[in-house]
Amino acid sequence: MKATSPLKKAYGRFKAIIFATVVFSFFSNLLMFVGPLYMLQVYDRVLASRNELTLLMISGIAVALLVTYGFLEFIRSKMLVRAGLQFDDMLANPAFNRVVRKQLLAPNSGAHTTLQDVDRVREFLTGQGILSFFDAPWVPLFLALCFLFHPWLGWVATAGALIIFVLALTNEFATRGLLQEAGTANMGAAHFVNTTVQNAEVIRALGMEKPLTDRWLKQHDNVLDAQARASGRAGAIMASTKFVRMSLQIAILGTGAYLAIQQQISPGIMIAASIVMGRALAPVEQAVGQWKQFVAARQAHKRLGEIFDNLGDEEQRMELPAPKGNLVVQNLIATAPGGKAPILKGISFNVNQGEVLAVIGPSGSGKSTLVRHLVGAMQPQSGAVRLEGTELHHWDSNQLGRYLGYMPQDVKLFRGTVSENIARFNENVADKEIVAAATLSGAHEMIATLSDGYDTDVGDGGNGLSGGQRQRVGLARAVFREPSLIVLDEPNSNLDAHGEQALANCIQELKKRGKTIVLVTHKANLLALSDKALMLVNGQIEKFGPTREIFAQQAQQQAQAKQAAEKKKAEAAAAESPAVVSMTDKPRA
Ligand SMILES: Nc1ncnc2c1ncn2[C@@H]1O[C@H](COP(=O)(O)OP(=O)(O)OP(=O)(O)O)[C@@H](O)[C@H]1O
Repeated sequence: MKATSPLKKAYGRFKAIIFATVVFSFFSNLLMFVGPLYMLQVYDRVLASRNELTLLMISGIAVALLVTYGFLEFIRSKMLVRAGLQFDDMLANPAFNRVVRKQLLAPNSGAHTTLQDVDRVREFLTGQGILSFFDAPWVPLFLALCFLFHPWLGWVATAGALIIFVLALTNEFATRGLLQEAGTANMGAAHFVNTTVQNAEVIRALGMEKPLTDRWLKQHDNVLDAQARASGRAGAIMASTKFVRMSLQIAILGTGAYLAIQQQISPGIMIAASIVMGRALAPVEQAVGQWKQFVAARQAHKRLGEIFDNLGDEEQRMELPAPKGNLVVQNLIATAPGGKAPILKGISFNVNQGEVLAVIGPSGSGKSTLVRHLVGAMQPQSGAVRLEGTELHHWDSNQLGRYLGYMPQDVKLFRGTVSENIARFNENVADKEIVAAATLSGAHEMIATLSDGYDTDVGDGGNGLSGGQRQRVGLARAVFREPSLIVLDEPNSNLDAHGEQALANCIQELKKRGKTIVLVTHKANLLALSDKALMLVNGQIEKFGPTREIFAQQAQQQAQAKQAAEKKKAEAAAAESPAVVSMTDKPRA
């Protein structure tokens, strides 16, 4: 049986509150009759009899009922606010989880907008928009009252409600497509800006502002164009609605006055009918006014439905015993997210606990793709990556994270302090654990030189630190609580000699402590620390085995190749020399 998605559960919880709100709406709508009824009594009873006591009494009753009305309205909106908080509470966690997973599966799809979609739906469900929809079912009641006053008044009010409703529908059909187009274009443009400004340095240094602005403006113009067309149509319809609304007031008062002249109704009924019709039209008008928000919320709801349907809840996994660090990769085939051509084409190897594996190979051969699979950041298209015999995606991802250390090629830190980053933002971490990780990675002294030491704010993405400093904090984060498997992708690319030495010491120390290490590197001093080496070429294993053997083999092959080249050169020279001799020996004519 398919599990109910968190979105459906959240809507389900909302249903009970909606039901309660509908009940409240019933009473508060009933109390809306107070105004017209009071008016009726004043006109027809008090003014006719000139009885001040009656006026006082009915005024007292009206005020009491209006206080009740205000109270009910207050409770109704409070309930919706509470429902909104609950809705958010139920969805915030799962939505964040979907953002991370969608980002891994489709990095360019603007996954972060999912959280905005949750806000959009919540705001609609708990705002004025939904209230006007709750009030809509009471429209017939107000119309019925108009009919009770006089059938003609009933017909005028009904015709008015219908015209306004038809205008709302026209608005919907005229603007739906355009608003959708504008919404999609807006998301694309916002995503473009977000990703582009992150490279502000390059934009300024390479003078790319103009071409990039032009590109953004094109997308922005599409948004404005669609919005302007939608607003143009909606504006015309809104203007018609206002005209109809005012004309209806005249129509109902005019009809009432005529009926009063004919003595079919009292002047009190004429005024009361005008108020009642106003009440009947209000929710319809409000719904028209809320249409844009409704459409936006509906689109957000659709997108949320898709993401929650496509990415179900992650299965609750059993807590497994801590892995020792034995890694097995079996026939791993991998493609880029959304891509078809394989980047890794059937990779198999194993690394045992306490071993250091060096991954080498030319640029673009698939080294980073391989190590991303080793830490579960990418899922194999086929084949398996097993830690302690269990496939990575069978581990609970939070549990697995505790046993993995990973340092990507381009280290990004998270906004927070150095110590928070090292502690992976876990709370209740003892200071000594953070210092231990920094000491193990050799970053402790470097951190002490920062303006606020461990409390230094690293800035967005760690931009407040230099590339080398970022890399060293990244290494401390990777070795925090000494995971069983540590994967380092070009860990020395930004390091100075001191940093490189610290890295080499760290690797040696981790190895001593029985940790498994996979590192992508070409540096001879790090290669010398490895037990095994794996050479990737074009997504396939060219060589795999003990590092010494691989390099001995390589040295032998290079020596053979050199010998062969020298031999070829000598042969070529020998072949050329008789010709030279024969030319020089050629007798002059
Ligand atoms: N997200 C992606 N979308 C499409 N192709 C990708 C993606 N990531 C990697 N590739 C492709 O996969 C291949 C391997 O990339 P990868 O980054 O794994 O190589 P690498 O060996 O680590 O290179 P380098 O040494 O330059 O870091 C490259 O051809 C690259 O273009």
